[in-house]
Amino acid sequence: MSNALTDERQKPKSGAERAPALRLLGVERHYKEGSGKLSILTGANLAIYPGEIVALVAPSGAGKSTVLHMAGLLERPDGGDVEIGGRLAGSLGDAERTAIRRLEIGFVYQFHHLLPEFTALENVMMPQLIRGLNRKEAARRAAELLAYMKLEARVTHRPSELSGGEQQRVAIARAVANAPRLLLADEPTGNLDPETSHYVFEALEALVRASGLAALFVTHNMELAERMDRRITLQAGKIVEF
Ligand SMILES: Nc1ncnc2c1ncn2[C@@H]1O[C@H](COP(=O)(O)OP(=O)(O)OP(=O)(O)O)[C@@H](O)[C@H]1O
Repeated sequence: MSNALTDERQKPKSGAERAPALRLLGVERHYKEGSGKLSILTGANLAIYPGEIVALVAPSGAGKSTVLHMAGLLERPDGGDVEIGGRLAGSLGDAERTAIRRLEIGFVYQFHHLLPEFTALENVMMPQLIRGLNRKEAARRAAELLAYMKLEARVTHRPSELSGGEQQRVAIARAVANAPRLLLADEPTGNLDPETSHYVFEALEALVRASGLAALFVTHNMELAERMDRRITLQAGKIVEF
């Protein structure tokens, strides 16, 4: 297994040591709607363990992105709390939340959001440089991750010179560049044809298994969801397994 994947912090643990990477604890989220309120999450509970991929499948508007925003500490819940790696985020200040988001959580979206002026290698180096790693070390780790994604022949390509599936694999490599404990993916294969989407998922799955990451993966693709460890959905603002 590649060194790029063996960060002490994310090694899978067993037995009593195995603590959830992410917990949602009675999370509530309400939006204003006219003079009333629209309740999207009404006490959502969830635990995802290291090395586990969980599919979130629910109809449009059910609150999937809201769950990811809460889990990713992008917004604060109106009730309940979010725990990342054993720390409750509710009592933390914005700076501490930003640090957790940057170092412990990776995000992948439907559109890759790669920086167009930079090569695949530089895109994967970027989060590491922002973290303060030196260029040489960042380049070494970026090259390892891209090789893991079977993109060793594409490291000097810019995003416009890559296929959709290749762009998403670079985006995944970038999302895990800082060895996060949690990967949040919002329809990362939603834009790809079925074959490419399976190929991208395979790369992601291998990465999760090898690194002990925990992944929450929003998808509309039931066939893909069937390949994940667990499937969850939203019913009346609560998370249920199916
Ligand atoms: N900032 C906001 N203000 C008001 N309403 C919002 C806000 N953000 C989301 N909503 C509403 O909350 C509901 C859930 O939104 P969310 O984006 O989480 O759904 P989703 O399940 O991800 O949908 P989709 O599959 O269409 O992306 C929607 O009805 C949406 O209109």
